[in-house]
Amino acid sequence: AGAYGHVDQDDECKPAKCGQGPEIRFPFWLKDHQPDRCGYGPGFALTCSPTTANETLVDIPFSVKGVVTSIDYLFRYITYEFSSCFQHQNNLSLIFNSTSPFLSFEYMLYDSSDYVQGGTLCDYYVFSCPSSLADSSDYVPLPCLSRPGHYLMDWDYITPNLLNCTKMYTIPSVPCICIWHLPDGHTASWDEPRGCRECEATGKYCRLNSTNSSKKHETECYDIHKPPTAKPPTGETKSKHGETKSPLVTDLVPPGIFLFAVLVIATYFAYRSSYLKKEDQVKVERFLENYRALKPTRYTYAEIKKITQNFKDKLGQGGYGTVYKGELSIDVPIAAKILNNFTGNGDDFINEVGTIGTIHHINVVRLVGYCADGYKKALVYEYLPNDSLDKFISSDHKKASLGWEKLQDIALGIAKGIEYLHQGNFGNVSHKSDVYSFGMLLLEMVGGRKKNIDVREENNTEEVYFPEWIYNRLNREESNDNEVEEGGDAKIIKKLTIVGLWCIQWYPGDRPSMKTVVQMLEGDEETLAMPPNPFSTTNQKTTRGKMGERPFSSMLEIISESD
Ligand SMILES: Nc1ncnc2c1ncn2[C@@H]1O[C@H](COP(=O)(O)OP(=O)(O)OP(=O)(O)O)[C@@H](O)[C@H]1O
Repeated sequence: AGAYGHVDQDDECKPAKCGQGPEIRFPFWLKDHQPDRCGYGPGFALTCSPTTANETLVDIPFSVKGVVTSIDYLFRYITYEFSSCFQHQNNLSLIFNSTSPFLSFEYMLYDSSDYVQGGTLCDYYVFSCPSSLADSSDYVPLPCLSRPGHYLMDWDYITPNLLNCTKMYTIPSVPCICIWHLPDGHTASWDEPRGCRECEATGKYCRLNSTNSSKKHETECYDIHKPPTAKPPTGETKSKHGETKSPLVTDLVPPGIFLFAVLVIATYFAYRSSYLKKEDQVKVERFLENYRALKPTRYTYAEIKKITQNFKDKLGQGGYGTVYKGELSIDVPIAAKILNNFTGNGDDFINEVGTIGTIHHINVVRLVGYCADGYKKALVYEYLPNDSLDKFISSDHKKASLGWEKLQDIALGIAKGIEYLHQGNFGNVSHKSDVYSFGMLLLEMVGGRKKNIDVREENNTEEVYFPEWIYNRLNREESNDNEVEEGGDAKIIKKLTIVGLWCIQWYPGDRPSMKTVVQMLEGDEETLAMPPNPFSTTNQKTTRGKMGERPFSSMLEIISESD
């Protein structure tokens, strides 16, 4: 009672609070005010501060108390601050011994999932560092735990700067997500016991199954408005002789019993309709949760680890970082790009979050979130399931499986996406370099990843630069590729090649705008003029003179030199 709210028999595990603190519900429980079946064992026990009952406290071994600042039931982590210092400063490994409540969460995680196969054990290191490092966001000092200059690091915090530090201790094989240190407190995560997610998804609560002592770690769903043992009426009653009677046979039933039966039936239908309403509500809540997840959200690094299941599923490697698959919730898969620590000064990150984060375009991947947690940065994108175009371009077999019509559609989609970005002038967009890159992409689509082509048999030259070779070939009005089929495909290939060659013109001013590129790709290949030699730095004026200021069909716009 008091600060914790009324607790009666049926509502014994009802969510509780200490003052304005975070909601306390399964797997956490309020020790001294709730039976232990309300939580998932002693490791999850919380208490309200004894004097004011305003603070939510968690027991940390060897510390006096941790003050809980938040509990995130969706991403399943708890953050807390220390109210006083650890007592055993010289034996750090004791933090991780088996009596730790947080480690007991993690044992559960390890029992019930395959994370352990994913190799999620980390070594933690404690370093003594020069005090000049103290201000660096790269290092997370251990509050209360260390003497000045002692830092706790996990394996991926090790940076060249640490060469100035002396290693004090190694705490081996700690589950990576077991304890996570953030500048503003400590975070521990847990994995829910099996079955609890389903309870919450249907608007119910979760608790330990107290009726089966052999399965004491099993959970059950319950509804605080309805004791789990109550059964809906069947619509029929039995007389003491055993024959079945309809409740409508009122003349044979005493009026009190009839009234009671009517009440039970009415209650049942009222309950059923409120239950169905609740289910609808849960559906709406889930939709809103997913919808919220589709707006760029800031995540902590611990959340990114959780979302990607500790970086279990690598999708690929790019110039700026490594990309992992993850899930925001059951229905929302994402791709998280963990940015390299040492590339860039932050401008690219700001540009990406500030621009792509506000963009909704069918041809531009959506940014659903980002992480800037100290120097750890990540970008969270919607997951694109159809594999990278790169893989299709580099394999003739895969390319053939797509077909040239599809490749043309893809090229047009990309061009429209870039054109959209150019028109809105989102952030720092380098128009002419983008056009050049797009042109190279088109030529790669035509010729595969090969930059050079072996043309020994043709003219005794060992290798020539592919774009140059294809330009010369096109210029001689030859067919552009031996493997190319006649007909529609040949036309598409010729179109992609001509547009590509226009885009890679030596002088940026000679390159078309993306708007023009889109028009060219949408138009007929026969209306396209042959581009000047992209590799000549001397033909700029002559070409322009020869072709006038309209390099393409008369329908297309003029590109000004200053563009
Ligand atoms: N949203 C996504 N959905 C699915 N897979 C993705 C997604 N984003 C990236 N990937 C995968 O990760 C790989 C690396 O992507 P990333 O964007 O980092 O590199 P990139 O395309 O080479 O470009 P850059 O490093 O220049 O930005 C891609 O090739 C792709 O396989």
